[in-house]
Amino acid sequence: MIEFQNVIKSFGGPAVLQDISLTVPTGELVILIGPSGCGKSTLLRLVNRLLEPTSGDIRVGGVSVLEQDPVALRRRLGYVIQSVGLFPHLTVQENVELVPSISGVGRETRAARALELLSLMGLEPGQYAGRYPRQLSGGQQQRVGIARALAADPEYLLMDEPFSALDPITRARLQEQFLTLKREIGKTIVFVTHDVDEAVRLGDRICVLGNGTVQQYAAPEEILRHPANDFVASFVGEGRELRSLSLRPVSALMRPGAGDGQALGTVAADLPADQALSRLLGAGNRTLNVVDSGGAVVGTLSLADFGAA
Ligand SMILES: Nc1ncnc2c1ncn2[C@@H]1O[C@H](COP(=O)(O)OP(=O)(O)OP(=O)(O)O)[C@@H](O)[C@H]1O
Repeated sequence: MIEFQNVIKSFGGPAVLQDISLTVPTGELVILIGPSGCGKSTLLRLVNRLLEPTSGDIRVGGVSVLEQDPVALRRRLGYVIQSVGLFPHLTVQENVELVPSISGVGRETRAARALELLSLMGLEPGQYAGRYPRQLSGGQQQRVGIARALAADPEYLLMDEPFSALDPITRARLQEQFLTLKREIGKTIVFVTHDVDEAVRLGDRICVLGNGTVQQYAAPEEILRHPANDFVASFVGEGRELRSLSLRPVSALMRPGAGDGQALGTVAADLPADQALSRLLGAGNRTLNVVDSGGAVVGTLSLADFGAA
């Protein structure tokens, strides 16, 4: 668990962060999002003591970071940033093994772990382990950066816009891999982004920061469906109804009951509702029969059902 308690941070002028209190529960991925310059990265850097708060406290695992040795603290906190910072003269595998080798992990153990992490990140070790960073694409370098952070087996991960330099397709693929990985490793993660879609896709909870304070801290669906104020509503933007549908299964909107003999086709009950909507749009006043995982029809879905969403 990471707790921010009445955190104020000023760089000399007006406070960038004003009285931030926030708890990141163990095992969850919390997104920090907000307009450029609102203090997201600052908040993250207060956790690993790259910055110190002007007042207030940050507690990691119940202990104030200010009472912890910064080096020992940083060993518990993996840190992934946008510019990956791989060492150019070390191979991919050597980069991933770097921290474990400094902390005295045996050669075989750390090599096995490095190769496992590379596979997990979708980088076939036989092909990539011996390459140098300059022989990788930007997206591959990012993945090595994440593998390197995980190799040290930190209890927590701090991620500052780790995917933002990537093209949309690579980015979506990495997000998918990261979600799978997250389920497997179960770490506590604080993740900075300014991309609402990324926040909704990855976050267990989203903290919207603005004007130095927490504007809303809630699950993605809650933020999209019930923005706490105008600031949050305008920040999550016009696409929020659609984004909200991407978080809801067809079964949440369907009309339960028998199927329609004239139906346009069938749709799985657990499919995200926005995908069903795209099939219904342009199909006139038609319906889809909703089927469960065994293929049995459990209801129907038409455009009218979205009106009530
Ligand atoms: N070391 C520093 N010295 C002085 N001012 C700083 C320092 N670091 C950050 N700031 C200022 O604090 C504010 C918040 O910066 P921060 O990088 O945390 O914002 P951010 O929300 O992460 O922005 P972005 O989305 O653009 O990366 C900015 O106005 C920035 O100029």
